[in-house]
Amino acid sequence: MPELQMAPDAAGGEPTARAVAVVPAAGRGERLGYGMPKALVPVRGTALLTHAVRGLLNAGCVRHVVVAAPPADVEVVAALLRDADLPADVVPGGADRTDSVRRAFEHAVKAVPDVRVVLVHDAARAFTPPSVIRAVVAAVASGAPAVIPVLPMADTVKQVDFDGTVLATPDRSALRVVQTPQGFATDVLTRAYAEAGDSATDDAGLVEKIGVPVATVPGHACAMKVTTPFDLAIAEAVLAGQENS
Ligand SMILES: Nc1ccn([C@@H]2O[C@H](COP(=O)(O)OP(=O)(O)OP(=O)(O)O)[C@@H](O)[C@H]2O)c(=O)n1
Ligand SMILES: C[C@](O)(CO)[C@H](O)COP(=O)(O)O
Repeated sequence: MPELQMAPDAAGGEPTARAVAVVPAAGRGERLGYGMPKALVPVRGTALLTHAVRGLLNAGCVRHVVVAAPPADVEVVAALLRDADLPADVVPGGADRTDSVRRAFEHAVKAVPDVRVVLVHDAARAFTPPSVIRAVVAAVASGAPAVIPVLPMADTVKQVDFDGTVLATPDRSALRVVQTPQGFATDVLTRAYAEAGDSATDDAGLVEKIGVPVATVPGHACAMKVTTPFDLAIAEAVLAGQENS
């Protein structure tokens, strides 16, 4: 299937290019403290990862999904997705998020050699609205080398030193909170992972290091990352609201 083949937009709007999605899901979820890998933690009875992969495939602009799973749980994760009728390749993740993305991305370019748009999407951001996923894919398909969804800062932010003493108050109007999916032209992400030579807390960080501009699109509150027990409670409530509406 040639990349950038057009698919009808699920909302009935403009056709959307179809991307390959890499889903880092190999984290331990230590801050959540649920006693199992975070990707397997249920939200209203369904694993976080299942919600995330379903959301990607239902967005209408993703043609293939590769999941990086906790190495000890590759079979469990593959069975979970199979049982949910969600087609995805599952590979063992790495020691940190960057390593997990690298492994899944390497698999993706072998599995879909003509891929031109790659999304990297945290399993932990399982409730990202389809409109955000489509906006990122559309921006990359239109020629942006790298695109990330962002939100403005709601709080004042301080820079502090090692003992917590305030050093400065950055101008928050120039700051953004960063979400996923992050979208990339395949050649750009390939070069970033080959040349940036480091870990980063997000994939756009590696692209910045090789000097490629990163564009932004509006993110969404529902694309929150489930990190703590409080976030899990919020996710349960948001999903309950969606199911009852
Ligand atoms: N070695 C790792 C670490 C993280 N991730 C993934 O990267 C995303 C963002 O990470 P985060 O939410 O911080 O998850 P954890 O690393 O599991 O969290 P914690 O630091 O609390 O253990 C998650 O979908 C997580 O599964 C990954 O694939 N491989
Ligand atoms: C990629 C990310 O979700 C963007 O906000 C985030 O950086 C991942 O967070 P982590 O806690 O560093 O894994």
